Amino acid sequence: MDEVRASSAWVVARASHVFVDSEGNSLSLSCSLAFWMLIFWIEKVVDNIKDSIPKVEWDFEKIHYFDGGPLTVQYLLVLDAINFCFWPDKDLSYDDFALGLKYALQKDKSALDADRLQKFTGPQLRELLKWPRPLPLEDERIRLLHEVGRELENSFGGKASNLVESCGNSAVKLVTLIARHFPGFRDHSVYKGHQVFFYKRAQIFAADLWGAFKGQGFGKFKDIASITIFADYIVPAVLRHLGVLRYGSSVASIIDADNEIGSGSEEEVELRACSIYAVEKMRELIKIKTGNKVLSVELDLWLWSFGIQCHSLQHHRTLSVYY
Ligand SMILES: Nc1nc2c(c(CN[C@H]3C=C[C@H](O)[C@@H]3O)cn2[C@@H]2O[C@H](COP(=O)(O)O)[C@@H](O)[C@H]2O)c(=O)[nH]1
Repeated sequence: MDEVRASSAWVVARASHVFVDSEGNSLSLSCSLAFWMLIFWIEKVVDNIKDSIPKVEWDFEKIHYFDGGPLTVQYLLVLDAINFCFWPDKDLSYDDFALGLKYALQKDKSALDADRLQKFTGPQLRELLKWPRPLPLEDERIRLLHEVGRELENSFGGKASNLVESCGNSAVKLVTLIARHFPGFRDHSVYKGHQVFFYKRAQIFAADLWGAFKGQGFGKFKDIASITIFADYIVPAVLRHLGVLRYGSSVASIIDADNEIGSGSEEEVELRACSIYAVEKMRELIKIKTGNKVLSVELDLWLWSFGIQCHSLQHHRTLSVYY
């Protein structure tokens, strides 16, 4: 995850569309007014709730499958393999996928077996999710399900739990292994000739395990603090709302008009990289000012849960298989 942090900081230092500080002074290590105001606000919250930021429960929505065993691991890997780009259908959200896969498993424990994953078709996935029309990027979702099924079968005896067990309780190793085995999880971009890493779905899988299993068993990671936030389309909008991120006029007008931002464009990479950088800074400042060690995973869930409940927030729209 060092690569995610370092390459995000590299982008922030060269950004011209999205800024982490209120003056748009690119990478200013002395934090801006907006940033300190945010920290002040966080500190106020922290004071109010006995030295910790609001803890948002994993699965606060009560939508995920959980049985305490290996099938939950399979469920989360499959869910995170297709955890991207819901916005093109205004009625569709992440919840539909989490619930649809959960009901499928409750009905048939073998619904997400590796051999079944490899045979999925678009109409079957729709049927499983009880979704009445084609899904956004449906062909890509099917291709990625096939890829997960095939590689699980070839390298992990068909079981996502074997993959997790081979990581020696290291989230970093898990993300590395996932990126190595499943090309669909290799979430990166090239920005001004420089490779930038995000690994959003691979990291969220580690975080989901940690959250679902409450840091025990399949969710026990000695290095969960290494994970960054998951650069999606909700968290940047929340950071903008809080005043942590400021958008230049061209990005602001594209987003405010609900127009698309191209995948891999400078604007898109800056939105994601600045979000990661900003939250890492928040973590550092919380630690310096309060002594509290907050995980990016915790900050992410807090920001994300705020974002999905705040329907007026406008987020950026990029057709992507990564988030
Ligand atoms: N940063 C971040 N992004 C997240 C999640 C999650 C779900 N995490 C689950 C784990 C525990 C919780 O209880 C959650 O249920 C989804 N997303 C992203 O949001 C977008 C979907 O938005 P909408 O179209 O409104 O459904 C899409 O890019 C999706 O990839 C998260 O946690 N963090």
